[in-house]
Amino acid sequence: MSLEPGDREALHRVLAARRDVRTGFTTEAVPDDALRRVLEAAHTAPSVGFSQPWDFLVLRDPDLRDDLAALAAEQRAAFAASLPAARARAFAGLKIEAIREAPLGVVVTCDPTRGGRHVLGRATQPRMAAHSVAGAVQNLWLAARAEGLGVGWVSFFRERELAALLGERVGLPQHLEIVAYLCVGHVDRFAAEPELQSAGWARRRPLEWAVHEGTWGAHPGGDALDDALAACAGLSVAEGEAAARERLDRMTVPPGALGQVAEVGVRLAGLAGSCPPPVPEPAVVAVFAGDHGVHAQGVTPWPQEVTHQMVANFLAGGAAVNAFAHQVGAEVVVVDVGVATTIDEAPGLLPRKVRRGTADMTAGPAMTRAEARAALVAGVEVARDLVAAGNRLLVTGDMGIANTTSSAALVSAFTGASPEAVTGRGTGIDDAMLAHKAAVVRTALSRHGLLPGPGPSEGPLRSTSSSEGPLRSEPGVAAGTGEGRPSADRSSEGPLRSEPGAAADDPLGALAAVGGLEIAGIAGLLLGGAALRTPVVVDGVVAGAAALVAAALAPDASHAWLAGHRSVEPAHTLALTHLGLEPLLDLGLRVGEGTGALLAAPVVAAAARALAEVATFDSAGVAEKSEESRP
Ligand SMILES: O=C(O)c1ccc[n+]([C@@H]2O[C@H](COP(=O)([O-])O)[C@@H](O)[C@H]2O)c1
Ligand SMILES: Cc1cc2nc[nH]c2cc1C
Repeated sequence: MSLEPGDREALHRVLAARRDVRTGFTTEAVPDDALRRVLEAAHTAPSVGFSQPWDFLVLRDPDLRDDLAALAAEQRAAFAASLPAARARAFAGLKIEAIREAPLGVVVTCDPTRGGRHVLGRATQPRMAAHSVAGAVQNLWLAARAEGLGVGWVSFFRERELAALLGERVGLPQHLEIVAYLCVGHVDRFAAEPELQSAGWARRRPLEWAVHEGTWGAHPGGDALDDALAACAGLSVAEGEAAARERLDRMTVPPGALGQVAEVGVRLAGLAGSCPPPVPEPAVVAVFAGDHGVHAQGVTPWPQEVTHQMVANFLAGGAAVNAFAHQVGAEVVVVDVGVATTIDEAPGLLPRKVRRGTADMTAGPAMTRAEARAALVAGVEVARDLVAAGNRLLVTGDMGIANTTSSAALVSAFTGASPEAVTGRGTGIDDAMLAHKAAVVRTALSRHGLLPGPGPSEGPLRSTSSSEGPLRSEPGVAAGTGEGRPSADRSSEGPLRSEPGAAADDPLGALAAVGGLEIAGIAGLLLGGAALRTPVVVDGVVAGAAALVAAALAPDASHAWLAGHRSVEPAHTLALTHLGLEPLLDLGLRVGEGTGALLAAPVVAAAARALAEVATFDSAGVAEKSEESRP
């Protein structure tokens, strides 16, 4: 069969016009010949070993469809109950099935036993049978679109519950798997874009994110970090900020009375590129977790296993971060970038382990440059995925026993503050351990040529301008293999440099030398959020250290960041000052996990809402301050 000129364009038109339809079904009957063509299209799908494991059960009986809709409603309610507040509000407005409205239901089943033992390909990959049926569903969907018929695939069923009901009512054999329940019928219109996109529930990911050229993570135009850094360079916020300031001047509040909330609004409008900015909901806190080799130096009273145990607590919903997220209506995800032990899969866990904990930074670099980069990439990718999933506010969180030591070292290296000034009590340590911890920070910084001093050293500067450039990815070095060039190589190139902020010209080197995997992940999240013009609320000292790294890599990215709170760790204040970020809250917190930043999320949302909802003097008919009294 030869194809005609124009077939390619026609095919692509149908592909682009296909929609998952949940609304707008009409009562018009589906003609038999059209239904036959649609099912024929499904039946021509490719299948494993040519086993054609599908069957199509066409359901028209309204009573049966009523009962099916009731089953789906139960699942809808269960899902709604599982959602954080902002998501639940959005979900309440979504139509998720049209079982009653569409004139036809088509149940597409898979017979995993069809053809006996020797079905080619299925013997090794049993799931191929169901995958083949999914291909048939797609054919059906496209052919239906070409007929002007809408199709909605309903998955709000527990499969065995649906199978039992259909077994009882219409004799569905119980050895079959149910791959799809499809609502089929004429519709009054096909939406221009996916309904979930117009509803703001989720966004389409760019193709470039999904295509890997030769090596995993190598996308056309670079990896996720290259892409984020390019997007952050010259991030322009002037237009939106100016619009917000202009609006603030006219809002019915005394001039300046909104204080820092106004500044948050300006920042949100700057990022959005217009005023009012969208209300930054839903929010998600990404808790990056990693272990620290410097734990061996006795810098914290807690055993390292607490990192793993607290991750389990986050996933079970029992930690402070969960309570605060619940209160503010945010989702919690945990990103394992570097926990020393294996974490069992669980809903909400993003397994992105780069290595099992860092090495002791007093003995050598905490990790290789390649590993630090891999953790940054993981953070950027987490930001991308969370934004594509519909989140409009990212919140940083961290978990890692001993990570206040690593954070202190980074803050010293980036700000030039002394080890003694940056070292704090972390989870709560006595004076003796505090003095020891500062000495450990000093030793580590000194070892890596990052110790700030009174001024530039007399000797030749440490070479940082190697030909590979500070951020070049290292082809052939797979993430997590630990084969990258240790940053410590560089400190042996010449006398240690001891000027303030010695890390600034090689942020990746400093991150690798004295940082942490979760700190790198958070830095990636900060860059990824900025690249997508999505605000990120920065938590405590660990996030502050990550922000210093990220700002050194891409200074303009900081337009996207809001400091949620001021932690009691002294390094946090030093980091915020260096970054020019003003904390929204100051509650004496030193938990980490994202707790302080979460508490600030409602302030951030309120700032956007104020710009949208507070009337202007002219619109509300409120008299402005008299001219004479103006300064
Ligand atoms: O966020 C902060 O400012 C903060 C301040 C003190 C402690 N923490 C948390 O405590 C852990 C590290 O403390 P430490 O004493 O073991 O270095 C780690 O899991 C952090 O999330 C966090
Ligand atoms: C020790 C400890 C450290 C933490 N870091 C963040 N949350 C934490 C909770 C506990 C209990």
